[in-house]
Amino acid sequence: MTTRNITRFWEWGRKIICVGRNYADHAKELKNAIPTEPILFLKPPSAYVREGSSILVPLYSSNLHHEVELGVVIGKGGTAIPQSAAMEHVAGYALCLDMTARDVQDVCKSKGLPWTLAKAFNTSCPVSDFIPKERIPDPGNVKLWLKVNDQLRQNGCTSQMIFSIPYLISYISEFITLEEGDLILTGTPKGVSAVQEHDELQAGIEDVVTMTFRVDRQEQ
Ligand SMILES: CC(=O)CC(=O)C(=O)O
Ligand SMILES: [Mg+2]
Repeated sequence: MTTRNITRFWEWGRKIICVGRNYADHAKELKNAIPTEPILFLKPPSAYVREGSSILVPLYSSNLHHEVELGVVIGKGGTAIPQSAAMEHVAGYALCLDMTARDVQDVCKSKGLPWTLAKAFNTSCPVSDFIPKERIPDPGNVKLWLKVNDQLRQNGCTSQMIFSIPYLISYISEFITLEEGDLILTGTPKGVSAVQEHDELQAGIEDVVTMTFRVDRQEQ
């Protein structure tokens, strides 16, 4: 596959690897410790949702949160990629939401169970159009924002990330081989909050992309 047809990466059925607590201000707002190494979890490709379709609140959750994040789209696979070569493996970026059933996550955390049902349900990964690498020359200094019904809730910058994109690519690829079309969600800044059925979420990367999603409840 070439980078010419990577633009619809969400159709490839590749892995979505998510980084948790990569912003100290978000770790603090949820009263979590600041990590000393990346915290990883996965979403399946069935989590993808594109503009024009709704984010669905799972039937088992009454506290669905938004988390706006910069996504990194892998263009060249690899294992144990050194940090110095990491950016050569990037095809581009996407604006992403890591939708999280916070009530379910809290229960999982208290019982020491995996976060799968909190993080990996259908429509838990809304994504923007593919953003070619050239449009974001410095991914370590990108402003992200999110509004719910026109009210600003999240406003952060990737310069606040604890672990940089090259570090994350190198770290992840030590354990999980990266493949062309994989997506890495790099964590969320502070300001996460609950969304309700009929809410409208707007998010953006300053000067690069915006996207809009409506929230609906999953049908019984
Ligand atoms: C506490 C979390 O849900 C971690 C996470 O996903 C993040 O972006 O931080
Ligand atoms: Mg997240």
